[in-house]
Amino acid sequence: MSHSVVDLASAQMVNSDKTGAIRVGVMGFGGLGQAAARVLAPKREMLLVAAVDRDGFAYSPEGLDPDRAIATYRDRGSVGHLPGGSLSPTSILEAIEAAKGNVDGFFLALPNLPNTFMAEVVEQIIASGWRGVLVDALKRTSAMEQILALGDRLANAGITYLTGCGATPGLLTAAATIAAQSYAEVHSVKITFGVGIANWEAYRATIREDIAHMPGYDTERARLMTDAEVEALLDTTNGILSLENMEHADDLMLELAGICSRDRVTVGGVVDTRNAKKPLSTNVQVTGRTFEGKISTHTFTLGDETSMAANVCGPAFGYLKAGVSLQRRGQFGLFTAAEIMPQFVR
Ligand SMILES: NC(=O)c1ccc[n+]([C@@H]2O[C@H](COP(=O)([O-])OP(=O)(O)OC[C@H]3O[C@@H](n4cnc5c(N)ncnc54)[C@H](O)[C@@H]3O)[C@@H](O)[C@H]2O)c1
Repeated sequence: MSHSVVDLASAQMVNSDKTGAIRVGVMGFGGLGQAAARVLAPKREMLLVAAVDRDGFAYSPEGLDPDRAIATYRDRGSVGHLPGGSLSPTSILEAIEAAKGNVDGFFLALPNLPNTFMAEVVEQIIASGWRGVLVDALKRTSAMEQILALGDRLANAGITYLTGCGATPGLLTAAATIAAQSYAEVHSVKITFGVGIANWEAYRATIREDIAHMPGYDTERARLMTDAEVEALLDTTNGILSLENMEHADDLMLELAGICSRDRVTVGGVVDTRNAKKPLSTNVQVTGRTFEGKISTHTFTLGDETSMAANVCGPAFGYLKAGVSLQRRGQFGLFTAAEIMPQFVR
């Protein structure tokens, strides 16, 4: 039996000592980036050493204090004001330079507005010469297609990239992949999500990107909306966004994994921007035919108490850990969350 480098490293760790931990950075320090800092705080196997926002970045080899980073971002507008931080209009590029040899992997928690933004950032990272693991929580099929087109360049750059590693796509796509194993043929995958957040400003990009799926809207229109316009729109719906037939990369990921053609995958949901309680239980239903000719449906339902942040950041770091295992075995290039099993981060 072989042990991965990560397992050996963690076996040498003592409780609460993060020596040998995977050194992680978060790009984007909004709703998800801040939640990521809190998720990582009690982990022994991962240490948050870098955070990047629009106006600056912070790097600390000893690890960033989540409370201090969040308070600094809230009160002063950027983590660049932290000790070891730096303010810059090209924060991503500067953070990547500082990360060379110092950061093993980044969670990309950036807004994908415009719809080409993430792919442009990834191209910049490839050009920088940094090597390591990248994990995204991209949602749109057309956005993921741009990342897939970078696969060879990522491989040549020595980057291990895992795409679609949030909740959906991500956790639910992976669950659908496992559920499909009971069937000889998969007929449909139906993802329905419920999200409850107390106020939309905590997740500005998420909410703008959701609005972009509404009739009459697209990513460009949503990107250009002022906060007051978002607020006015939410006033007309009592804070609720009901979304159907969304362009979601779960379809592409399940097609690439050979599970079913993308037209058999549907994604929709309800987002309540004024109540932390989920308006409905997030679930994925996978219907298929068994080898005995029976038609059946497997359903995987998330607990209502789990927040969007828990269901995005948990998988993102589980996939980042899996990415580090791949990277240390010399496996570079692009993988989706439907083809790699996430590894639980202790
Ligand atoms: N797959 C999933 O299940 C899932 C679920 C929720 C959100 N998401 C995605 O996560 C992403 C982040 O969402 P959020 O609501 O946390 O965002 P947010 O608006 O709360 O935060 C965005 C952060 O990115 C930073 N940023 C913006 N432009 C930047 C730039 N040019 N350079 C550096 N930093 C920059 C901002 O300063 C901010 O800190 C969105 O794209 C959203 O769609 C995915």
